[in-house]
Amino acid sequence: MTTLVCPAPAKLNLFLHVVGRRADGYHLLQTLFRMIDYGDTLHLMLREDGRIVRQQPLAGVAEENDLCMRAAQLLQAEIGCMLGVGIRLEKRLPMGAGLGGGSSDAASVLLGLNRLWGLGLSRARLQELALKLGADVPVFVFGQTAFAEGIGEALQAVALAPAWYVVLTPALSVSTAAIFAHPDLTRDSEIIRIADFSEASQFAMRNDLQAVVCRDYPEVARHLAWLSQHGEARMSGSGASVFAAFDTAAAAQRVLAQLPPDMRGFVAAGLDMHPLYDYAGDSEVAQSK
Ligand SMILES: C[C@@](CO)(OP(=O)(O)O)[C@H](O)COP(=O)(O)OP(=O)(O)OC[C@H]1O[C@@H](n2ccc(N)nc2=O)[C@H](O)[C@@H]1O
Ligand SMILES: Nc1ncnc2c1ncn2[C@@H]1O[C@H](COP(=O)(O)OP(=O)(O)O)[C@@H](O)[C@H]1O
Repeated sequence: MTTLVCPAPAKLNLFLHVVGRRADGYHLLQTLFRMIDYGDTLHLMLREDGRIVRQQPLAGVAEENDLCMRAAQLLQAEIGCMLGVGIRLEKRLPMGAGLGGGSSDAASVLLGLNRLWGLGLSRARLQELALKLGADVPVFVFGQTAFAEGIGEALQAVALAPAWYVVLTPALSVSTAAIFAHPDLTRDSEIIRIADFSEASQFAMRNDLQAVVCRDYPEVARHLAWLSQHGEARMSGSGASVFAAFDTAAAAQRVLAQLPPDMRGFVAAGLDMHPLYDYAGDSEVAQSK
């Protein structure tokens, strides 16, 4: 049996500014995405019968809402592919944590099936399909550290120095939709240029969703306060996770070692490239030239 083992890395939003709102209610963002070497793992088993099968339930997520299933079904319908897949998900990322777990799972299914089903779809085409699954899905197909605009789909690659992150994951789930709908949310941050942060210095990094999440979820504020004693701590996405960056793995591990027993977290390195980057068609074209 042909099986592909596909990592699905988490992401951090190193900053996140809300700069406007579209007519359909979606918010216009400016955010810096960085993947980290910590995440879920998918096992994709080729099926000749055309069926898409979930190998195990996912707590609290009905099959029709499971982003892995939706990604496989979308791809199969778009391509008219006669092959199927059995999907087993090793879930390591907490859900509703602002780490993009579901989005990354969906992107890894698109990338993995592009390879397993021999589709040869380009990265651009896969990113279009990804956006139908969620605002956060395209960046994982893009596969590099990215400055994102629009609702998260207009992506520009950015080179960052190596960094290790202490990520704390409060034991609660934050609804992204509820935070974006919050009446007190700041929605008119000044629009910045990529040079403002790539040239560094004065640019103040912040997450515009952080204040309302901290107000509604004191546990997030408590985790931020603890991590702020050790570094510049910020929330990722719509929370609940918070993180701080360090120059070495050892420095990050020293902080994690001091974590109070009622908090949980991990250390992860920033990734420059998605582990499945080569599964999108354009990189194969590039290599064959
Ligand atoms: C906030 C971010 C930052 O990276 O991450 P998470 O906290 O989810 O990880 C993302 O923008 C989340 O992306 P994603 O989780 O894919 O969102 P979607 O499923 O597309 O949308 C969920 C809901 O959030 C709202 N939403 C989402 C994205 C956006 N730019 N504006 C919005 O207003 C919409 O109400 C939408 O119905
Ligand atoms: N494979 C999946 N993994 C995680 N969440 C999923 C998945 N499929 C659907 N979901 C739904 O998406 C929601 C958001 O999940 P997730 O991506 O983990 O959080 P966030 O958007 O905060 O980063 C979950 O609460 C869950 O209902």
